[in-house]
Amino acid sequence: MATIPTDRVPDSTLALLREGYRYIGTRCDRYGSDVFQTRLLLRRTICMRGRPASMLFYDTERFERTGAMPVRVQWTLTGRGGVQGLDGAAHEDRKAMLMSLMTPTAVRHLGQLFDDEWRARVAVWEGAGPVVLYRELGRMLTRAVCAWAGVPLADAQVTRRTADLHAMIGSGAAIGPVHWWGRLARRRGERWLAEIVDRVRAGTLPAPAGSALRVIAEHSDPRGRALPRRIAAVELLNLLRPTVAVGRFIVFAALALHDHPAWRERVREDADAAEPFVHEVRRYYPFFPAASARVRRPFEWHGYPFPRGRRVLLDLYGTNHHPALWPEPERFRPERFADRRPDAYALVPQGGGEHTGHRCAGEWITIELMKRAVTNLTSTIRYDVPPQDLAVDLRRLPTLPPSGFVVTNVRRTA
Ligand code: HEM
Repeated sequence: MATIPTDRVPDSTLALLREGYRYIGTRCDRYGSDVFQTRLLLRRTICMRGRPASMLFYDTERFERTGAMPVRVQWTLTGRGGVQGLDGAAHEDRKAMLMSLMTPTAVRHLGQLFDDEWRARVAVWEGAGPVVLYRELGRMLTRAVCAWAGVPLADAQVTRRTADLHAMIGSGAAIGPVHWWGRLARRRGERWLAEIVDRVRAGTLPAPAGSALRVIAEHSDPRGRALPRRIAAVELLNLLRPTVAVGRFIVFAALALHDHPAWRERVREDADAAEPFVHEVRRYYPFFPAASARVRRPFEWHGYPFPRGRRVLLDLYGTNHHPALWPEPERFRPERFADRRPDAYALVPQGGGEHTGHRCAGEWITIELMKRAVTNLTSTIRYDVPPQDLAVDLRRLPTLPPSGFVVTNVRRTA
């Protein structure tokens, strides 16, 4: 049996935090291999990238998710007991519950709510001073997704809830106060939503039929048991938090429109151009660096041993930038998606494979919101982009232009 190329350092966690999105890719290039082994957070970990690796990673006979997610990520980003850490029949049931909320009508409804928020804010931006797009998007998406999910949200709560949802997203890989703030935000968020679930179950809060709140509050597992209130809250947060996170991709879309004015024109003139543009934004710009799983039962792949229980990371960013999959991977070229549907194992910003597996439940929502944002940015307003720090630092996890994308002199055009 061959030996997997191995990083000869006691632990690479600091290197990962220092190098960020390029950590796995740099080593794959160094070893001339799309698989290598290292130690992260003191655990032996196999890292891999590319399409064959992505197909392997989403084989549920070989990998499981129980115990795969680092604890610090569970305490902030994902929560404990949610769909991300389930396997087999338990995952199938929970995922089916979430996917039942993703009908084309429901996805469009959230898009319309986001458009309504956009229209309301444009009226405020006109004639106002500089607008920080990322900050505005956070509030707009929080309001839209709460309305969509049936979760009551008073105006006075919007700032606090948005800040908490942002904190959960930004604190998994952070150390020190930022991380602890994320943990607190998660605890507050779970408490808030668990109380709302209690009220729905007690019949004191009406939840619209078919809404996420109603579906999750009333869900029973295959053995007929309701979800514990905290788990119901975790699953509601699994919808609210990542919808707000789409604001990051929208900021990247605004950056891409700014850096590629020819595409701004193309998207404005041709409604069909928004989709390839959005796919390229999701491919090109960094969001989640990797997905993690554990080997379920031992097997051999390309002559390499994968022992039971070994943690495995799939490099999402590195797969989206793999030269064997993407000609000129470091160039932003939406044309690459103009006449083909994205390959489920090659374009993996939101995981790969089928949506019945662990692939992101909210991919269609993400695409819908991004398309609407791109249309709004090109067709409903004009604006200036003053000098600011728009650098995308690939060492920061998760990253974003430091300015949050500031626009000035916003004028309504439609
Ligand atoms: C900013 C856009 C988003 C990105 C970059 C993103 C990325 C991801 C990634 C990388 C995964 C893990 C895949 C894996 O473990 O193999 C995931 C899972 C998930 N995402 Fe998203 N996501 C986004 C938006 C959304 C939205 C809008 C929702 C819901 C409204 C959502 C809900 C979920 C859920 C529930 C899971 C867990 C699925 C499972 O374990 O079966 N995500 N997402």
